[in-house]
Amino acid sequence: MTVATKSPAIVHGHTVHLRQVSKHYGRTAALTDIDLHVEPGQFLVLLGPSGSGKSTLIRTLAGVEHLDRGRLHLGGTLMDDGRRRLPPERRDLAMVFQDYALWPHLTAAGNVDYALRRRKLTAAEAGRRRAEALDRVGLAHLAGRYPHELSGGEQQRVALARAVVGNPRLLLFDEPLSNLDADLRERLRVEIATLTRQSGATAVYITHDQSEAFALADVIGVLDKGKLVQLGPPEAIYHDPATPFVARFTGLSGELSGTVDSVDGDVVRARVGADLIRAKRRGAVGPGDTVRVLVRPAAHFAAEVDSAPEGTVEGSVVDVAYRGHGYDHVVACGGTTLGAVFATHARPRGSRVRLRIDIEGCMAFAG
Ligand SMILES: Nc1ncnc2c1ncn2[C@@H]1O[C@H](COP(=O)(O)OP(=O)(O)OP(=O)(O)O)[C@@H](O)[C@H]1O
Repeated sequence: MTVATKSPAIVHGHTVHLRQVSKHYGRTAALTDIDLHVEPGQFLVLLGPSGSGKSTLIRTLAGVEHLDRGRLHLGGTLMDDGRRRLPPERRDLAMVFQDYALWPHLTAAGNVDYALRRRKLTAAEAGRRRAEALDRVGLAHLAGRYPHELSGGEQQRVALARAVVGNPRLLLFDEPLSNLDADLRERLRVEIATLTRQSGATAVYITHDQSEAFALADVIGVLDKGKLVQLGPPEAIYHDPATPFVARFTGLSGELSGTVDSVDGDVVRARVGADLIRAKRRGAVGPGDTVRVLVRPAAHFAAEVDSAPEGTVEGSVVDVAYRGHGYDHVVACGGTTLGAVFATHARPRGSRVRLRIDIEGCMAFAG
């Protein structure tokens, strides 16, 4: 799979190319037949649930895991074909870890210097680069502190400075924000995006958090049980998920069971209880077939309650949550519930309502 998207101004990143890559641990297939192509300077986010193979894939790129089968090229150079492989230090990459992985006996400055040890720089040049890297992550004033004297967010900034100081062609991120609280996570996410794009490196970032993936990525690769099930820009993953798994993993309000009334090109009219809604057709379905209608958070309250216009379903409010800018409702309808029904005014629990479901956020899969 390959996707073309926007690139940063100065690109010096590796092309990342995997062809039919597989990896087993004993009898567990961690990766199966992965085909993947990332252009220089692109930011790829690998998204998938626990155990889907994200870490194995990123560790394979880093060179700390080896392929069983297939070929991995970085920057056009063969790194691993299951027999021959280049060690991590010859791949021109740097990695940022969930647990920061700083040397405890080195200061922030010492940790950053460590990444330059093989670069044969003069002391003055190394010092200049270190100061610039620490400055870029806003830590110039804490250069002399040891990791245990820094907060989690500050430690991750040191790790970030250490990763970019050598100007590598590939930056690998292994869930770097998951140990931080929500507010800091958001700030550091923006810093990672900015720093990475300024550096011109190609980036591969793993997460199981879909909102983080959508916020960061030029391209998202969705992994399910060791297989790459979809690769594309965030907008395509959201609006045109290849499978129900991708749709479920990237944010649904809920799922309705229906029966196909009619099909017109890519539009399905499905009967849900006594109501008729319209959904985008996904796969081969025809009149009379049972469908699962997967609904993005695209439902809102209709003015009508007593009439039943097409595109609406009847329901009753089971929960209301205040979100600051308005209210998220959970609504029982069609024998199930739809969550994240947003309105600026709260509807009381138990009230009878009618939801209008936007076809853009509504996908009918067979089954
Ligand atoms: N060293 C290992 N030995 C045996 N099995 C392993 C090893 N590492 C990973 N696995 C298995 O390979 C599969 C993929 O694991 P991997 O760690 O790549 O998934 P992941 O998507 O990164 O999960 P998580 O989000 O929990 O880190 C899982 O079934 C896992 O149990």
